Amino acid sequence: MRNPVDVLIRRLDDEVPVPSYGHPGDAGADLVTTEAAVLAPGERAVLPTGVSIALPEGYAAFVHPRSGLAARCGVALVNAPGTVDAGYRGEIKVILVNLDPRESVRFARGDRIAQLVVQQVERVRFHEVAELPGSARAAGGFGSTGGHAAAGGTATNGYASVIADREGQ
Ligand SMILES: O=c1ccn([C@H]2C[C@H](O)[C@@H](COP(=O)(O)OP(=O)(O)OP(=O)(O)O)O2)c(=O)[nH]1
Repeated sequence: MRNPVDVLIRRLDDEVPVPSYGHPGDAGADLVTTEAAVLAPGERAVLPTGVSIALPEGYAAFVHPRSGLAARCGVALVNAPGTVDAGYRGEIKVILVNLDPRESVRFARGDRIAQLVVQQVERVRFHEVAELPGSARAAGGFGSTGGHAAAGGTATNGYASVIADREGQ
């Protein structure tokens, strides 16, 4: 197993735990909210986590949704995944949205609302060219492998259809 990367962290709220991994092998460390909030259906909020970090150069941290919250309550991140730059020293915030069409969702201070995944990232140098080298995909995108026949509209029954995207069609 690789050694963990050392990351400096400042707690802006004494009661907030240092983010930790739930299990060995987990990719994300949990982030909590320091503010209580109620989100009505369709409503969003920017919630503070009470922590700021200093990542080593060449790393970034990504604020990812928690699948349990998504599946149970329809809560998503508007900007998923949120990008925390290595040079950012401000408080990490989480931009939540309640996608449930009917139920409000309530967060108490200290609730886990997202997870932080730290990764190495490359910086690239862009070299402008007149033509790009060929590839198998070439310029095919957005459903070019087949399917999403109804992506541009709806089928006659009024529902968008993914039938043509099923295997073998
Ligand atoms: O979910 C997020 C996403 C970003 N940030 C912080 C860290 C990041 O380094 C900074 C800026 O984010 P980003 O670059 O995504 O935002 P922008 O709208 O492009 O702002 P800027 O013009 O400051 O780059 O905001 C968060 O706290 N939470």
